[in-house]
Amino acid sequence: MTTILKTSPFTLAVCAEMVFRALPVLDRLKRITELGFQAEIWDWTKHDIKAIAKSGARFSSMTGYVTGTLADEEGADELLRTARLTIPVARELNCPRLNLHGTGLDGQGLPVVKSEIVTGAMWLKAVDTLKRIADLGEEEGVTFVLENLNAAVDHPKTPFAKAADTIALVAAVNRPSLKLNLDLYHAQIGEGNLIELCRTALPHIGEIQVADVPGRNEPGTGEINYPAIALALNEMGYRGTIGMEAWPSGDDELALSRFRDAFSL
Ligand SMILES: O=C(O)C(=O)CO
Repeated sequence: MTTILKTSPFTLAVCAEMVFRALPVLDRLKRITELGFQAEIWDWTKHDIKAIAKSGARFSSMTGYVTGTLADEEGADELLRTARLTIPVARELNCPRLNLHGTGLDGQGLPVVKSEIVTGAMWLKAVDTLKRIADLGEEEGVTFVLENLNAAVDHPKTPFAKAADTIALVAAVNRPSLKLNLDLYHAQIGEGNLIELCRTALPHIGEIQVADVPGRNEPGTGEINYPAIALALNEMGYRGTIGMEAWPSGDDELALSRFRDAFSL
């Protein structure tokens, strides 16, 4: 009998805040690394950075500490301030991407600015703020990635939440130090039509994140046909990172192996 081994053309990463949660973070990172994945971490102030820098884990992105908002002056200053504080930490962890949201999120993941109406002035200010962020990224050699969210389930009343909004903002800035974090879980809830969305977003993608809908569990547990998306991304020539930002539906190792299977060809 011939066994055909499937491999992934993508770099696979796993959010270390959502898997192996019974373990201390250093043990989680060890297991994620042993299984061959890179890791995403959230707010770095909650971690012992010196210890995790020595853990042997390879990091894909960091999310959560860079807060502030895009569309007003005070929020933009806060965004730049928190980004500047995060850059040395990213360097220590050799982490290439810092995640941003279209509006700041508070500790509960809810938007700091709640607005269902995004005015023309807000768009212009957001582009201006993102240009300042792109300047900083260029000076410091890091890439900022702007993530789409969904305003229907997880982040109500979030301005610039849709993937279409984040694509428009990143395209308007048009700099290599500002890319998209295209989150397909959020996009499925907000917009759907995922393969076409990947095609439109392709020139701007810095990273893709995945989970299934409903439930935000691992690929293969819901309505999204991730193997079809993996094939389409491969055909489009995407070779970047796919990060699983999902809660395991049961056993953690099984969740990671389902994720790897979905993105292996
Ligand atoms: O807050 C969320 O829902 C995220 O996807 C963060 O990356």
